[in-house]
Amino acid sequence: MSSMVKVNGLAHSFGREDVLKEIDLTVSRGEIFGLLGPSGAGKTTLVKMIVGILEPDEGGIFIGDEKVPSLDLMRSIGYMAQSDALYQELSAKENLDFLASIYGLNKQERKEAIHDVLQIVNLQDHKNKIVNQFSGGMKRRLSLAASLMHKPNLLILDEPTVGIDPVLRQSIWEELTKLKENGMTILVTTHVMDEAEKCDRLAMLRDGYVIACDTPEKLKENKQVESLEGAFLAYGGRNL
Ligand SMILES: Nc1ncnc2c1ncn2[C@@H]1O[C@H](COP(=O)(O)OP(=O)(O)OP(=O)(O)O)[C@@H](O)[C@H]1O
Repeated sequence: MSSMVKVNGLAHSFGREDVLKEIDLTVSRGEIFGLLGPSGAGKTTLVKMIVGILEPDEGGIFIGDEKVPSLDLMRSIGYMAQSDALYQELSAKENLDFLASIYGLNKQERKEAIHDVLQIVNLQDHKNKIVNQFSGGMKRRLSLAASLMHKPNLLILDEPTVGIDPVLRQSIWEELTKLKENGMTILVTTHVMDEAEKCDRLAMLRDGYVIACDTPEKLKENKQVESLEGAFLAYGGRNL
C-alpha cells in the first residue's frame, strides 16, 4: 500500500518542554490509523503539524508527494479539531452552507453534500436548529459533518467521539469504516481503548515519543497481553 502521510524526524518544543521527539511514522492510503496516548502525550500537537497549522522545529511531513504546509493540500484534508469551530448563532444547515460556499460548491453540490454529511452523523432532523441549542455530542457530530463537506482524501480527527454516547459512537465508527471502504484515509487520535481496537494500525505515543506502532493484534501479541491497555503499559507507557 502506498503512503498517504509520511512523518520524518519530527521534533517540537513549547518553551523548554520537548513535546515531540524523533517522530517517524507512515500512514498508508486507505487505512484507519490511530494515535493512542494519554492526555499530554503530544497527539494534538502532532496532528496540528500534519494538518499544517503548526510548524515543527525539526523534521518534515509529506502528504502524498507534497510537503506540508501547502494550500493545495488543505483542499484534500478534512480536519476536525478538538474544540468545535462552529458558528453558534447559525443553524446546522447554515453552518454547512457557509462552509460549502468557502469550498466553492455550486447549489446542487451544496444540497447533496449537506444532505449526505448530515445523514452520516444522524443530524437530519436537527438541521434547522441553532447550534447554541445543540448538546455537546451534537456539536461534535456537526463538526464531523463539516470536516466531510468537501469529500477529502485524508480525514484527520482529533478525539472525534468525546462527549458522544456509546450508541452514537458505534454508529460514527461504522460510518468511518464505510468512508475507509470508499477509499478515504483516516487518522484519528484517541485514548479510548475500544476505538483504538477498531484502527487498522496504531501508533502509541508517550511523552512525545512513539513507543510502538503496529496493528492492534500485533501490539498485543508482541507483548503477550490480552488488551491494548496492557500492551501500552508493557511498551513503557503510563496509565491512559
Ligand atoms: N500552545 C501551547 N503552548 C505551550 N504548551 C503547549 C501548547 N500546546 C500544547 N502544549 C503542551 O504540549 C504537551 C502536549 O499537548 P497535546 O495537546 O499535544 O497533548 P495530547 O496528547 O493531545 O493531549 P489531550 O489528549 O489531553 O488532548 C502538553 O504538555 C501541553 O501542555
